[in-house]
Amino acid sequence: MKPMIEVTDLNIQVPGKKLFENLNFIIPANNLTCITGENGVGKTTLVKHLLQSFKSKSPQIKIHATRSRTQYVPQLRNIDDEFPLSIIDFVALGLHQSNLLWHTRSEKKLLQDVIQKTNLMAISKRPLGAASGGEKQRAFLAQALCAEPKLLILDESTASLDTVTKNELLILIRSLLIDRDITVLFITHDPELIEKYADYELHLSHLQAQLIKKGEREK
Ligand SMILES: Nc1ncnc2c1ncn2[C@@H]1O[C@H](COP(=O)(O)OP(=O)(O)OP(=O)(O)O)[C@@H](O)[C@H]1O
Repeated sequence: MKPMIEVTDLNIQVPGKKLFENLNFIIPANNLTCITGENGVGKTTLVKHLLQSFKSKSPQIKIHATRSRTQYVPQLRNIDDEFPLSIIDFVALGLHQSNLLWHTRSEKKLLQDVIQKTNLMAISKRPLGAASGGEKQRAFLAQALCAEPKLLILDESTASLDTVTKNELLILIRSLLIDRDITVLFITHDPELIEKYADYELHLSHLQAQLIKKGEREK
């Protein structure tokens, strides 16, 4: 099993309480792992520690991807309905910053590929503020994909979506594992999605984490 993340003897505390003690786990590369656990157990805090480790160089956390190839998609973003940005311009913000004021031919191609893959072609010129919840989630995902991530972390990205839309999003995310050799970490409370789409579940409980292998999936 090729690891994407290796956590060794990690302790995490927030003011006034200890969340995790001596965490030891591996997140396998090129798989979809759901992070689960009760409200307040520390799922988001753990993910924040993983992201901060690029800066802090914590010896307890080893991530086999660079910071720029690690993308975090938060659950909620306050985007004003009147915000004057089209979906395609919002997605393009995810492209790596070059020194040029314009997009290169390869960047334009990547942007078009991502817009197509996330099924945003028909609505790419619309204002982001006017998009539905499912369309916005696809736009957030598309923006993250523009950075060509090796590790994609999704924080409850399906929480506000209906059954059909959340299944569509997960089918799309699973197809990325194959096409783009991506490892996905997905914080969720949704047992149906875990059952249908996860390769592994990292279950968090008081002070502890346990990696559980789920059913074999087609890759
Ligand atoms: N900076 C902080 N100061 C104090 N307490 C904090 C801080 N950050 C997180 N906490 C607390 O740590 C606990 C874990 O929070 P976290 O958001 O990681 O949980 P979670 O598992 O992601 O929850 P949920 O499922 O509700 O999103 C909570 O009790 C939270 O209030």
